[in-house]
Amino acid sequence: MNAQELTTRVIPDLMQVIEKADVLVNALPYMQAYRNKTVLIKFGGSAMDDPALVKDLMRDIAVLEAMGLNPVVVHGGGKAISKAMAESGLEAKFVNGLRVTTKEAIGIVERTLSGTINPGLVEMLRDAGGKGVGIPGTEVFVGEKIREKDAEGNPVDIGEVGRVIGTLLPRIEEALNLEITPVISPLAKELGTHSPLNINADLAAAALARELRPVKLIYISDVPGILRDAADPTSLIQSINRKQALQLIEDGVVSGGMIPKVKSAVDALNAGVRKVHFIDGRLPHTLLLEIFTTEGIGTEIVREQR
Ligand SMILES: Nc1ncnc2c1ncn2[C@@H]1O[C@H](COP(=O)(O)OP(=O)(O)O)[C@@H](O)[C@H]1O
Ligand SMILES: CC(=O)N[C@@H](CCC(=O)OP(=O)(O)O)C(=O)O
Repeated sequence: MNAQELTTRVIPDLMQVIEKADVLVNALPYMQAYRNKTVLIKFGGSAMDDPALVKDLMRDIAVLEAMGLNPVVVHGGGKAISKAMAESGLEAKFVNGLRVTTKEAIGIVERTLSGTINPGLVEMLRDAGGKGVGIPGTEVFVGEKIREKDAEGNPVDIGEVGRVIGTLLPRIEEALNLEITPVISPLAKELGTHSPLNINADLAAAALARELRPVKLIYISDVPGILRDAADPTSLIQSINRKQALQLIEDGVVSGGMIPKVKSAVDALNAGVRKVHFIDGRLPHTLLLEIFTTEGIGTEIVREQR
């Protein structure tokens, strides 16, 4: 009896077990390439609807840790903020994709992001056997207020909303040295006043990418990737370069919440990050498929195309 017959006749389930081992072997080149490397993950609020999927995603981050990668998470929570505001009788308003954040609203924003979502994600990571530490963005990012203009070019006051002008790395570096995954909320401390500012999470992730220079910056959202037609999930764009990505904004193909992501991606690539990916948080094991398979999934934006 040869080995094949032995496995199929004597121990029929063994073939399936062997296939599982193959999966690990196929992942070997990626484990070797990414060992001790930083992977920056931006986890969008739009992908946080299903608690079971969020839990799975945090478990996959625990897998990355166990394989020797250094994940860093910046999370969003736009949907949860809008809900919390509505519960307090406040209407959610956006100007150019940024939430108008009054003095009354910034408290809700901070409580939702740093007080609820952030510790919730850290707890799920720890429950999965991972090691996570929550770091409020106010301890990482220094910001200044953004002055926005309306469609006619008139200045509009969007309140306590900022852009990142400085990044403090010590708490993140300390966590990474201890092989603990930093989980960071998108807020900043305003230069001078030290008041909290609301930062779009895509922009916060890009600001951190400029400093950390991860091997990959991965945006997890609720779409398969960048689509040629936002209403058609089969129109996925697999790979584009920086110029093509910006052209998609010019052409109106990329709109709404995808605009800050694509702009941030290009910023991060300009700063030296090699690849930025857009993947679907609704897909089980989305992160592992992206990092450990040759095909990857979703859309990648690269500096130059091969
Ligand atoms: N070309 C495009 N491809 C994919 N999604 C797009 C595109 N243009 C606009 N979008 C929108 O961008 C949204 C993702 O942005 P957003 O809702 O801000 O997510 P997140 O909470 O993950 O930051 C998608 O749900 C989709 O409606
Ligand atoms: C200024 C601004 O718009 N801040 C965002 C911060 C959260 C965020 O960006 O969450 P997502 O990644 O889920 O969109 C907001 O208040 O919604």
